[in-house]
This record gives sequence, structure tokens and C-alpha cells, in this order.
Amino acid sequence: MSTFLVLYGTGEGQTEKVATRIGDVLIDRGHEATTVDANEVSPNFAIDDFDAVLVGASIHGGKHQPSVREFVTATRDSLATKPTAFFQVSLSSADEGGEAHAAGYVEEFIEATDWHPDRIGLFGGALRYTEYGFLKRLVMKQIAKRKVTEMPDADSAGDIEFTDWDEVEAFAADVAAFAEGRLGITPPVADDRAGLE
Ligand SMILES: Cc1cc2nc3c(=O)[nH]c(=O)nc-3n(C[C@H](O)[C@H](O)[C@H](O)COP(=O)(O)O)c2cc1C
Repeated sequence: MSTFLVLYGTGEGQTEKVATRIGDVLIDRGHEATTVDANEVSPNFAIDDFDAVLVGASIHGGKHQPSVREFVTATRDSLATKPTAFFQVSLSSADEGGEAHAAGYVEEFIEATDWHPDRIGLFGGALRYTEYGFLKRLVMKQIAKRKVTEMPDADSAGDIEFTDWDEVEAFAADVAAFAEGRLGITPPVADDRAGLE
């Protein structure tokens, strides 16, 4: 068993939802996963308590959450000694033709923080109209109309989710396998299965 930190920044909760799903995959695999909002990190938070770290952020107005950027900059030296991954949630990743934008945000983040994660995941986000004020709702509806080619159905509240959960789970499993390899451990669940055979 290894200990994973999943630290995230979120505006309307979609990145938190993605971080939680990643944590669930790691736990199902037999690891320990701690999911933390970057805004709620205490000053004595010890990143060295964790064997591996995943950091996630969403994009608002072309930028990631400053709290995530600050965390990564402050812990960069420690991150460099562990298996790490970065995941990003944005509307660009939901849009056919938006890949270059999504990749550009990551590139800018890596350049600014000088952190080089081992794995990167890019996920489509959500339009949480129920969380927006009047003006933001209007602007986001217009942006979505212009930018998004294929619009999934809205839920009963009117929100629209683009996140591909199979992709999120595959990413989490890939990061776990990579970390297990680097840490030189056998996946705990696979161990149990071997014992049963
Ligand atoms: C005010 C606002 C600005 C946004 N700006 C961008 C943007 O510049 N590029 C982009 O790809 N997505 C943008 N998005 C889409 C968000 O990244 C998407 O809604 C995501 O699900 C937000 O995740 P969160 O709830 O974890 O913050 C924006 C969303 C909002 C509400």
C-alpha cells in the first residue's frame, strides 16, 4: 500500500468531483488516498507524508487557481523526488479543436512553476449554470454556444457535464501503475487476488 495525495483547486466543484473519483480509484486499488482542497492546506501540511502526489486545477479566464500554483511552487523540490501527476479540467478539453488551448494552459503552468509531472491528464469540465450569477450565466451560455461543437444533455437542474469518467478512471489507474513501478511495490489489490488464486 502507498499513500497518495490528491490536491486540487476548484471554482464550481467539477475538479473536486474529478479529484474524488481519482481518489476512489486509488482506494479501490488498495492504496490510501487523501483528497485536499488547495485553499484549505494548513501551513504545517507535510507533503513528505505522501509517497506520490497528484495535483489538479481548473481553468477560469485562461488561468489555474492561484492556490494550486502557489502550492506547487512552494513544494516543487519535494515533488521532484516523488511520482507525480497533473490533471486539468477545462471547457477547452470538451471542445473539438480546443486541444491546443488546453495543452497551452498546461505548458504555461509548467513553465511558471518549473514542475515537471510524470503524467498529465486533460479532462472536459462542466457548465454549472446553477452556480453562476446572472451575468456569468449569460456569458458562459454565449461562450458555450460559440465554442462547444457537441453539447451533452443538461441534467434536471440545467447543468451540463462534459467530463468523460472512463478517461478519468483510466488516468488514475495509469498514474497508480506508474507510481507502483517507481516505488517498487506490487499493487495491494493484485496481491490479494494472487493470494486467492
Ligand atoms: C468564469 C469562467 C471562466 C472560464 N474560463 C475558461 C477558459 O478560459 N478556458 C477554458 O477552457 N475553460 C474555461 N472555463 C470552463 C471551466 O474550466 C469549466 O467550467 C470547469 O468545469 C470548471 O471546473 P471547476 O468547477 O472545478 O472550477 C471557465 C468557466 C467559468 C465559469
